[in-house]
Amino acid sequence: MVDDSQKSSVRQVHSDTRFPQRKNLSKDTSAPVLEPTSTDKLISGIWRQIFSPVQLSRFSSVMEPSIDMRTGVSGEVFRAINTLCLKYYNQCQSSRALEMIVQAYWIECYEARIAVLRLENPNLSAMEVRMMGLKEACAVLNWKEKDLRNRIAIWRGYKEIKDAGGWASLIFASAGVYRFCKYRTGFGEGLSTRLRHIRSSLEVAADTLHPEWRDLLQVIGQRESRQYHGHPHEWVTLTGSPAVPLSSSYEHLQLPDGFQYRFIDECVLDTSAFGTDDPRRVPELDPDVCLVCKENQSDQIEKNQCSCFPTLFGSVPNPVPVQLFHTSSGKNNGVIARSNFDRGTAIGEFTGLITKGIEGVDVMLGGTRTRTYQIFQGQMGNFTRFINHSCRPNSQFQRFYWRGKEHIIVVSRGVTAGSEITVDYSDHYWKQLSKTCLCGEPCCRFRERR
Ligand SMILES: C[S@@+](CC[C@H](N)C(=O)[O-])C[C@H]1O[C@@H](n2cnc3c(N)ncnc32)[C@H](O)[C@@H]1O
Repeated sequence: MVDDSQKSSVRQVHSDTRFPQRKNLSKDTSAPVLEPTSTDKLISGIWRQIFSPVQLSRFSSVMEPSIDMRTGVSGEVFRAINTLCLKYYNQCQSSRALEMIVQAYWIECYEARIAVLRLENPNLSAMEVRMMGLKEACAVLNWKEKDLRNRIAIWRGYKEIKDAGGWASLIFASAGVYRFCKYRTGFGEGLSTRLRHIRSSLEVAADTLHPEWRDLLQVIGQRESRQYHGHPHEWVTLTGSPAVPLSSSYEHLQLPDGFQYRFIDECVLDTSAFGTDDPRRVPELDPDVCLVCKENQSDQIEKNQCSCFPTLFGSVPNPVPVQLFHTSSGKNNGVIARSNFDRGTAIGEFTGLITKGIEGVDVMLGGTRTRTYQIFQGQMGNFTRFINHSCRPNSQFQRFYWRGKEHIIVVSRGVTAGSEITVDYSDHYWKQLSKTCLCGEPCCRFRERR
């Protein structure tokens, strides 16, 4: 509960007791939402796969050094890429990525081979040269020319996706990418612009969550080194340009030691303030029973029956599909959702140092009237530290009791992929802040400040 008797200099953020109601599908009478386009589905599939625990198996053998198209594609080199293509055609899911890499690269080799054949056969028409190239390929692939031409149309799609969104966009595209490229309904300027915009953000997520993904490119002899190291949120993503280190986005503050931040998944208890007695523990609560659903709570996944917030409590944790991004509205950094969060679902826990007695800086106030504590995110915490305020927020802070302990979590009120995650910091917080609100909402309460 929030204790208003706290010193007024504390910029405290409040949490709510009411959970946003989850949507009751049968009773939902709200206006119909636009159906996602095939491009939306392709992009959401890429993000879903990147934030999933998918294991990209290490690739042990590398491409024959003889398949190098940089010096022009001779008949021998072209035969080699065709053999490789055959090897990876229709493999199992873990090799799907390899198959698509080889096929997108095949298109590049094919175009380069056509260029060579054109030079060698100046008397042949463009069409005849293409037929010659197709014949060469079919001799190795043992396919009919018509079948190869149909497949080329799909492989061209893979190459277009790769050219705009980078290899990560193709490698993490889910099974739907085949149909997407086969029917080509989503291709056009819109697709490449959208992929170009998220290219570096995809690479931040892929490099930090699947550090070995670039090894797959060895199948076509490319050795790419990882660009983004460390924690996924140590990078601030930008639309259409490379992400920048988090610390560099606070250089304007001219902090003596620069911006230092430790990412933690769980709160850390300040033992100098509380000893080993965690103030979040509520002795009156039964640690085995959920206050909300009355079901059994257990840290042993097979025994747990509480599914109030399964992404946070009582299940295997997965990376949260959010990234830090540079806002264009002057708020510096913010948090962007990379997937939809349905109303009533948890986005993350507000983690930081559990302490007391901090003044003059942002803190989250927790506890009961008789025993309060603060969660301080000044030196450590998680992405919730970067969530901005909006007077019309799409999320809110909530208290939730897990195993007899209070946790402050961020719960969605309905967040769509690609939008900024926002909460209402409360009137009390803004009273202490001599800034103007930049949320841009017509209902903004703190636009004009005295
Ligand atoms: C918890 S931080 C949020 C992350 C912050 N934008 C950053 O880059 O580190 C809170 C601070 O962000 C800024 N902020 C958040 N929401 C804002 C808003 N709607 N308008 C103006 N500034 C905002 C204020 O400076 C506020 O004190």
